[in-house]
Amino acid sequence: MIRITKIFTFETAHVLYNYDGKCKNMHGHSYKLFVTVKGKPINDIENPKNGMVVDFGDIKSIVKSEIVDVWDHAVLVNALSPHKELGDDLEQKGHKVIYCSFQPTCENMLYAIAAKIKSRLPEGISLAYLKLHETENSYGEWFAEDNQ
Ligand SMILES: Nc1nc2c(c(=O)[nH]1)N=C([C@H](O)[C@H](O)COP(=O)(O)OP(=O)(O)OP(=O)(O)O)CN2
Ligand SMILES: [Zn+2]
Repeated sequence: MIRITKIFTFETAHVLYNYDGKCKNMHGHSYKLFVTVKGKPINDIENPKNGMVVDFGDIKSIVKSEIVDVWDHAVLVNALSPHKELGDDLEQKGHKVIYCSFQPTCENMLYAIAAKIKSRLPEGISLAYLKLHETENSYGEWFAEDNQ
C-alpha cells in the first residue's frame, strides 16, 4: 500500500458562536489542507494511470469541487445557533455564506471534509489522513484508524 498526499489552500471566514475568546468575532484564515489517500499503485502497462495509486489530478478535482470551491471566500456559520440570522442577513446582502450543522472549528471542519471526500473516492482508494491548518501554528488532524 502507498499513501499519496495533495495540499490545498483556501481563504475562509468563520465565527464561533458562544466561544469565550477572540474567535467569537467573525474573522478569516488562510486554511491549508493536506489530503492523504492510500491504495495499491496500478500495475498495468495498458492503463494510462499505470504506476499511480490515483491520479493527483483526480484528487484535486474531488477536493476542489467538494471543499475548496465551496468554502473559498465564504463565511461559515453555525446554522444550529443564533448565527443563522447573521448568515441570512449577509446572504441577503449578496455575501457567500455556508451554513454548517456544526460549530465551524478546525475539528468539525475536518469531520465534514472527511465525509465529503470519502463519498467521492473511487473503489480501492481510501482516505488515510487529513491535516487542516487554521494558522501557521494551529492545526487539527484526522486519521482513518481513529475514525472507523
Ligand atoms: N481546538 C480549537 N481551538 C480553537 C479553534 C479551533 O478551531 N479549534 N479556533 C480558534 C480560532 O478560530 C482561531 O483559529 C484562532 O486560534 P489561535 O491558535 O488561538 O489563534 P492565534 O491568532 O493565537 O494563532 P497563532 O498562529 O498562534 O498566532 C481558537 N481556538
Ligand atoms: Zn478562526
